[in-house]
Amino acid sequence: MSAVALSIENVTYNYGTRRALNDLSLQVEPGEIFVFLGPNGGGKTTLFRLLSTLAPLQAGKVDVLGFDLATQRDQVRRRIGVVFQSPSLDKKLTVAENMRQQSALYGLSGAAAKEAEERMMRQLGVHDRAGDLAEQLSGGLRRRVELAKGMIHRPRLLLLDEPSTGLDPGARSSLWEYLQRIRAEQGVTIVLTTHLLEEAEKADRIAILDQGTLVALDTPTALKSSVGGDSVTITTRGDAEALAMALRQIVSYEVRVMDSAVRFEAPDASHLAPHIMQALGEQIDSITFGKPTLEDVFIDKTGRQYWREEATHE
Ligand SMILES: Nc1ncnc2c1ncn2[C@@H]1O[C@H](COP(=O)(O)OP(=O)(O)OP(=O)(O)O)[C@@H](O)[C@H]1O
Repeated sequence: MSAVALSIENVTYNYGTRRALNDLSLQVEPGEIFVFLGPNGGGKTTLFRLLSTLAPLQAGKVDVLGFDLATQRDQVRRRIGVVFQSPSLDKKLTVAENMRQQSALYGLSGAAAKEAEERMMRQLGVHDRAGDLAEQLSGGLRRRVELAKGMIHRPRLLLLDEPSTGLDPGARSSLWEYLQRIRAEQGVTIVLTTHLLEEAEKADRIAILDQGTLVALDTPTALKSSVGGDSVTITTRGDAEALAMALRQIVSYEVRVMDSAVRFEAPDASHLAPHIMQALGEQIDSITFGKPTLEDVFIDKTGRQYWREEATHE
C-alpha cells in the first residue's frame, strides 16, 4: 500500500480558454472520507472525470494508490470504484441482474461472481430486494445498488460524484451510514464531490474548490474554527450599504454586505451587541449571532456568498 491514497500535484485543466482547475495540489490519506466541496462551476466534475480516467491529464501529476494516472491508467482503473452522478442502473433488470452485469464486466463468473454479488448486496442492505426491478426501488435504494456495483471488485479507492443528488434527507443520511460502514469493513478510501454544505460536514477532511482553485483544506472543525469567532448577521429595512458603513466606524472587523444583510465575524460578538444596538438600533431590524458554519468559511476565504453562486446557475 502506498503511503497516500491519492496525490494531486499542480493539476491544471482547461476547456479551451476556460480554466476549470487551477494548479491544484493535495493528498488524501488511506481510509479517509474526503470531500471536494464547492458551488457549481467549482471544478468538482472536471476533477472527478480526471480521477476516474475519463478525461486526460493536461498538466500536473496524479498518483492513485501509488500508480501514475498518466502512464498506468489500467492499473488505476482496476483499483478504483466509480459511482457517477447520472443513474447507471438498467431499470428493466432486477437488482441481482444489475449486479451480475457488473461482476461480468470485471471478469468474475461462477461462484466467485455470486459470492461478490451477495457480499456487496448484503453490505449495502439491498439483498432482500435482489429480485425487484431497479425501477421499483426508491432513489435511495437505487443509489445503494449503484454503490454495491461500484464496490464489487473490492476497489481500494471509491470515487463518487455528487452521490446525494436527488435524494431526500433521510436517504442521504442512510447513504452516509453505508459509506461509513464500507470504510470500516473494507478500509476503502472514499473521495466524493458535493455542493451540499451539510453533507461535507460529515467528511474527515474537506477541500473547498472555488472557480477551480483550492481555497481551503482541513477537517470540518478546523475549517470552522479558522473563521475567527462568531458570525453576526444584521438585517435592515433601510440601506444595507449605509448600515455597513456606519458599523465600520464602530467595529474593527471586516464588515460585508451580502444578500441585503450586513455580516461580520468577531470573537467577542455578543459583547458588541449592546454597543451596536445603542448606536445603530434605529436602522436595525434583527441581529443574529451564530457559530461559524462551512458557509462562513467559504465567505471568509472567497469574499462571496456560497448559495448565490449556486442560484445563478440554476
Ligand atoms: N465541456 C465543457 N466545456 C467548456 N467548459 C466547461 C465544460 N465543462 C465544464 N466547464 C467549465 O469548467 C468549470 C468547472 O466546471 P465543473 O463542471 O468541473 O464544475 P463543478 O464544480 O462540477 O460544477 P457543476 O456542479 O455545475 O458540474 C466551469 O466554469 C464550467 O463552466
